[in-house]
Amino acid sequence: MTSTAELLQAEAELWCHAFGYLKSMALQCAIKLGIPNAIHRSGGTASLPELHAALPVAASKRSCVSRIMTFLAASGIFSEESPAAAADGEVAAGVRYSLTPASRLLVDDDDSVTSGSHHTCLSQFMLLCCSPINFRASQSLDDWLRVDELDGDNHAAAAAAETPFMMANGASLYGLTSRDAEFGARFSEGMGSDSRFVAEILARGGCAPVFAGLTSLVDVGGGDGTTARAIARAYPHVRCSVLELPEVVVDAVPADGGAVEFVAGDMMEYIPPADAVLLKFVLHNWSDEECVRILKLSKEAISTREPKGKVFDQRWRAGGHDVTHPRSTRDVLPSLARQSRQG
Ligand SMILES: C[S@@+](CC[C@H](N)C(=O)[O-])C[C@H]1O[C@@H](n2cnc3c(N)ncnc32)[C@H](O)[C@@H]1O
Repeated sequence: MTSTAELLQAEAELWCHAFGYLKSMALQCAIKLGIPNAIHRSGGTASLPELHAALPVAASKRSCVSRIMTFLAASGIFSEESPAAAADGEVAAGVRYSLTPASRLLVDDDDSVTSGSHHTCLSQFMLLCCSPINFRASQSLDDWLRVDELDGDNHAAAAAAETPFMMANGASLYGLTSRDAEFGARFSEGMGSDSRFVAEILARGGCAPVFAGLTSLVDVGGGDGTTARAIARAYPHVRCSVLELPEVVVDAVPADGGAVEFVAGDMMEYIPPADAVLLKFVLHNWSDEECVRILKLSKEAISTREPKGKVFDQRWRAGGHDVTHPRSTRDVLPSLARQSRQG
């Protein structure tokens, strides 16, 4: 018979899963209320009264702030210190909340630039990840699995529900970005902040071996060119171009006198030749067959440049690595970081 301890442990695990979404929601709440900025402005650590004074929280709900802060501290977003021992069930009078390495990435105050502690703020990207369109899509998973696309009578419904995202939101991700200007702007801003962050990491010396020997690179689905521009700046010997959908290229204004070339096209049809192909945040949007097609075209793009041609693929999918032997930038960066620390 299953022991009582095992049953209670199993129940606790279910609770953790059932309420797991609250971590995302608390993070979203912290960003929207501006808690990381408020703590930063208090010198990196803030008391509850300081937070009450700084945050746009109704006076009648101030007592709830400590609960959210305790939850966020338990999740590693902030740290919590209670110098004075608290009576049972009460929050210690002297409790202070500090930024952690994670929440420092959510600060977007300009003065962090002058203080030298500046990093790209990832708040917009995190808000995009936590947005209702993504939650709606994940809540459609079971319904989506029930719709049979081979069912002839149900063809229209199946087409409208090609992915859980389409079923929940009535359009594909890129359909939504072009149909809904406000969402399109939020999407660009969110992706741009992630690209600026990755650009900072790429510009660090430890990444130089990745770009050694390359003379050209095409960033496939490279958005507004933030990553390609950062690579061009940090590694001027690499000529960078961006392959993007025509509607994205129209809006991509070269802010740097054209250090990066934009190519309007469809990555499912053609990828321009280059020494290296960068696929950042691209393959996870597509089916296995489509990924194989993109990787085959990537291989063709670098084929004239062998043996130095490289495909950098930032993705989390399993399998598919047999086509071009791509290496994930997420794999490459930590190993480079290790190398640079060691020597
Ligand atoms: C998730 S975003 C990633 C953007 C950028 N690589 C980044 O990491 O910020 C995927 C990009 O692929 C582009 N895209 C989608 N379909 C495409 C296609 N068929 N050909 C070229 N680009 C495409 C989108 O416009 C979008 O900018």
